[in-house]
Amino acid sequence: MILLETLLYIIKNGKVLLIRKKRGLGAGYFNGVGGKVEDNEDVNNAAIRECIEEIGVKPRGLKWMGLLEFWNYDNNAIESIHFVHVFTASDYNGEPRESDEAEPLWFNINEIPFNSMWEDDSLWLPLILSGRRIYGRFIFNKWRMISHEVHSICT
Ligand SMILES: Nc1ncnc2c1[nH]c(=O)n2[C@H]1C[C@H](O)[C@@H](COP(=O)(O)OP(=O)(O)OP(=O)(O)O)O1
Repeated sequence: MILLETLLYIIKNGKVLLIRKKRGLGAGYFNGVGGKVEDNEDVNNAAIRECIEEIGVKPRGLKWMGLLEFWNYDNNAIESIHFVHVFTASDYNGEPRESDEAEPLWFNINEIPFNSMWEDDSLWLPLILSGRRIYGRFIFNKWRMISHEVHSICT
C-alpha cells in the first residue's frame, strides 16, 4: 500500500500548533495536522483541507518544507509506504477548535512534546521549525523505527 499524505505546522508568535490525534494511525500522539491526499487534489490543497477538517482553521502563508518517506515492514513484508509532504504556515483564519479527529494545542517551539510523538519526529521536526527544507527516509518494523536518514535540501 502506497500512500500520499501531508503534514502541516502552523507557527505563530514563537509557538507551533500541534494536534493530539484522537483516532487512526498514531492515535494518542501529538503531530501536525494532516492526512491522505484525495484523488484529483494537489498536496497544497490537501494540506489546507486537512487543517480545516481537523481543527477548523484555514492556514495562510503555506511553505513547502520537505518530503518524508515512512516505510513500514511487518517482518520481511512491506506493509505500507507513506510519502508525506510537509508544510509550515505563518498564519490562519478562524479559531482552532477540537474535532472528532484532533485536539489542537499550542507549544513553545523549544518545548515540543517529543516523548508523546512518533519516534522519528525529533530527528526532523526541529530542522523544519528552524526553516530548513529536508528529505527524510525512515524504516520501521511494526512501526518501531529501525533506521533513518535525514538530509537538508539545497535551495
Ligand atoms: N512515523 C510518522 N511520523 C510522523 N507522522 C506520521 C508518521 N506516520 C504517519 O502516517 N504520519 C502522519 C502522516 C499523516 O499526516 C498522518 C496519518 O494520516 P491519517 O490520519 O491516516 O489520514 P487521514 O486521511 O486523516 O485519515 P482518515 O480520514 O482515513 O482516518 O500521520
